[in-house]
Amino acid sequence: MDFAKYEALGNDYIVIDPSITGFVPLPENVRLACDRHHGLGGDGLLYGPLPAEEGFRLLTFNADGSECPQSGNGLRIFARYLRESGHTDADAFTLHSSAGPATVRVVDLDSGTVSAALGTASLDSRAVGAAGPARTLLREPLLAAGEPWEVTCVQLGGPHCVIPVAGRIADEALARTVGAAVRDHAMFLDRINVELLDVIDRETLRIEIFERGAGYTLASGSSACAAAVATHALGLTGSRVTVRMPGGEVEVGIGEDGTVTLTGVVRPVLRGRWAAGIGQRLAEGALA
Ligand SMILES: N[C@@H](CCC[C@H](N)C(=O)O)C(=O)O
Repeated sequence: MDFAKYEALGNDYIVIDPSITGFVPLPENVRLACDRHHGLGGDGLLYGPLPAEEGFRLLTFNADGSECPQSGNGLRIFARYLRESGHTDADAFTLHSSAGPATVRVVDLDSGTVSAALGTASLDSRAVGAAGPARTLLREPLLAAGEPWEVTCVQLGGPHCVIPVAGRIADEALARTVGAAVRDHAMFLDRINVELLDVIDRETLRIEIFERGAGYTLASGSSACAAAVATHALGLTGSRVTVRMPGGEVEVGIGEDGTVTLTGVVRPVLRGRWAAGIGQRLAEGALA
């Protein structure tokens, strides 16, 4: 086997396991693997397990080849892969990503329900990577795509910009237009993931997502968590919410210690081998 592919509500990831296959995780190789016409296709790529003092370590990449600190869906997908590939038989263990350690729990392998504790969130502009004076990014005015918005920004495994769109239809077209403008906005020094938000009630949110590094996606775990943190900070929701996304829904809980936990289903799609040519290309390239 050269690769495995999994999806979480349509947010799909390629899993490359260096213990069984050659692959040099260069940006151009990640882009080729994730290309939906010339490669396997995916919103991102998970590379691991890598050596760790305890638990397992992985690298997480977006489809454009950029490395991201942490993916909520990626962590849960990788946890299921590790169980199904025999790397572990534990129900709960630690995954180390660039954002730090996260405890994952295989709640029910048959249904594919896996949870991940993503750590604590910050609304501090310095944590989010927003230009300007240090401040809490709650209802921050932002002009993008020719319109004024009030955004709430969250750092949770990566930067997120949550935009309530009450009174408008938050659909794919709006997500692609506003998402691209906000993702690349000059205020955000390392780009940003964008969530258009509908608050259904105190226990239910709906979001449309435009990810940095992947564009429009059907689901995003960290985006769902960021939206839940933002609405909790705005006093619109409690500490447990259901987040509906085009690909399906997840549960998000915010603990008394601020730990944000994501729970939902992840599913295997396929395991396969690269054709000789592309396989050789992906295994080449000297890491800098
Ligand atoms: N889809 C992921 C988010 C991936 C990372 C994001 N694109 C970033 O660059 O921060 C998720 O499920 O969290």
